[in-house]
Amino acid sequence: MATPQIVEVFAPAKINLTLQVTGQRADGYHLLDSLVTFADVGDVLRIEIGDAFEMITQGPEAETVPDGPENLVLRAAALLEGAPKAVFTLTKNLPVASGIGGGSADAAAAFRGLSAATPGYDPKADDVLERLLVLGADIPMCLASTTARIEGIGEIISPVGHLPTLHAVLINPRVAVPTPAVFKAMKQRTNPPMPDIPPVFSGVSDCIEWLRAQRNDMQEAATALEPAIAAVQSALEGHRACQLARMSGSGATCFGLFETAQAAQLAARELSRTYPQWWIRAAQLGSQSDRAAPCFS
Ligand SMILES: C[C@](O)(CO)[C@H](O)COP(=O)(O)OP(=O)(O)OC[C@H]1O[C@@H](n2ccc(N)nc2=O)[C@H](O)[C@@H]1O
Ligand SMILES: Nc1ncnc2c1ncn2[C@@H]1O[C@H](COP(=O)(O)OP(=O)(O)OP(=O)(O)O)[C@@H](O)[C@H]1O
Repeated sequence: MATPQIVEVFAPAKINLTLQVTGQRADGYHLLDSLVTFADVGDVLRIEIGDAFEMITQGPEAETVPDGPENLVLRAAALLEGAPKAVFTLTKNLPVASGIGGGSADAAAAFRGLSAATPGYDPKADDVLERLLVLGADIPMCLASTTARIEGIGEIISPVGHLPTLHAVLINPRVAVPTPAVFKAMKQRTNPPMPDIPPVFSGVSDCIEWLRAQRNDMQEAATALEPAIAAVQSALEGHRACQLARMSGSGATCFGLFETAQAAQLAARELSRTYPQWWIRAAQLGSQSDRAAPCFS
């Protein structure tokens, strides 16, 4: 089969439905216990096989993303031995440094796309996860792009196949929050782990009730650093149809959960009118592995 010349890959936003920080390793990295899912909103990476690596950024959030060798797309590509050179065109839709793993999603998309375009490459026969984890703790989970319980520093991934599709509004107050600063500001680094995930949820409300009893252990520290997070949380909680609001990752993006897709879409429209300065999107949360599969043309 001829090598595909153009590959398009969707890079979905990662949402930490829970994020419990259970300890710290000797090297400073924190141990996590997190239920992670993915949104149907994300970046899009187009890979055109060529003679040299090149990076082009475009789209509504392109202004704040690096377009040189420090872009995680190029950094991930450099780790894939034997991969063809390519021109990457990244349509950046996700706010940068916002707790929804945009950079990690882009790196994972680059890796998925290039691996698919590299004849004979077998990711399973490679120690790829270890190398990608060094680039970003969220990259291994973004490679899977499916709902999962995450442990270790992000490398232990146990798929959770039975969560109902959740209907969300994502809000970022347009302030970048650097992950290391939030970890550093945390007062309590050893917290209880997540309990076992129930084997069955009877529906969206049942799942939301279980999530209500879980935590994001980074939210307090992130809010102390960036008070706009409290404003986002209040705006979501103040909406009549919002069932639960929490921060994702190290912030500042928060998600509100709604009973139906229609309720989430209506809330996103209403909140966008009240807060036109914020990034607000309605989203479906669940496995995005099908949509995130490389698409050849
Ligand atoms: C908070 C989460 O978003 C939860 O999904 C992730 O753990 C963060 O993942 P990420 O943005 O890919 O983070 P990285 O770029 O690997 O790490 C940035 C910095 O955050 C800190 N860090 C990150 C992950 C982790 N488990 N413990 C940490 O202490 C480290 O100081 C690291 O140098
Ligand atoms: N393709 C990319 N998209 C976004 N950020 C990138 C990219 N490449 C490099 N970066 C850098 O990575 C850093 C983290 O950005 P990112 O958007 O992944 O943060 P985040 O959403 O908070 O991640 P996480 O939820 O994994 O903590 C930023 O400082 C940014 O400059």
